[in-house]
Amino acid sequence: MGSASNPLVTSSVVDDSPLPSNLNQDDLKKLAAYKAVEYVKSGMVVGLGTGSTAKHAVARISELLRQGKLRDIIGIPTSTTTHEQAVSLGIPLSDLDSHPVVDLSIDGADEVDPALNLVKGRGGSLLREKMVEGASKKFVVIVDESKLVKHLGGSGLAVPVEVVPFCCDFTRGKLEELFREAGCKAKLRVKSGGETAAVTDNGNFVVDLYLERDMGDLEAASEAILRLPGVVEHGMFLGIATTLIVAGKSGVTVKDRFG
Ligand SMILES: O=C[C@H](O)[C@H](O)[C@H](O)COP(=O)(O)O
Repeated sequence: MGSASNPLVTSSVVDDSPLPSNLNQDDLKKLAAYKAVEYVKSGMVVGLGTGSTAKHAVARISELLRQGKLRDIIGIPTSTTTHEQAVSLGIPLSDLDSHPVVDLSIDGADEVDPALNLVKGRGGSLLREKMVEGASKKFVVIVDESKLVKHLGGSGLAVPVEVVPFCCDFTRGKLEELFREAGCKAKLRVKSGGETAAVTDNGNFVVDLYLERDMGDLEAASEAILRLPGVVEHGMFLGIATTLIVAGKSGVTVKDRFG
């Protein structure tokens, strides 16, 4: 069955029996994560995502390893936080230098559009995530239904851009200028409760782009951002996700992207 919104995406309802109404958002995240871990097979190199959804997948992989239902998994963490979680759970780890091809990655997202383009990085881990997930043969995105948007930036929350600390206000201004027609406000991310800049795992800062309107051609927007000196990477993941698992009150849905 083809998706009404995008011919490259097929949709299949895995389990459309209504879920208990008392499930909260974290329960839905866990459902999506557990479904994704069914794709993990013994012997795989697995990209381990970051965030409140991905952490359920990491925990589930460790549980299956302990039970002997999975063997010989090598995890590639996408952040220091996930590295610490995986170490604490005893998952063997490596990196892209030693394992440049990843069989499967599982990660959450902040926004997902109908073509399975994503916004990621509201937790600050976009660069390592894009490196690991871009090197993956299969990238399964796991979300609860609140993350689905008609167009990227459409949730009204930020599209993050990782920038070098040097003259970050200059880069912030250039980013705002780039998307002026989309009503962009670019803000340097600060630590919660503080006034100092939030620092990524790579020692960089993050500029959050808040857009009032659709930014238009995503590939063109991506290229324009990456052309700015001072920008390291942005949180739009275009054409990288191969599979989307969405958990909602009405069930769990899997979508695959072809092409
Ligand atoms: O930097 C953070 C990552 O991109 C997360 O995967 C993303 O923010 C989604 O996180 P959560 O599952 O906590 O909503």
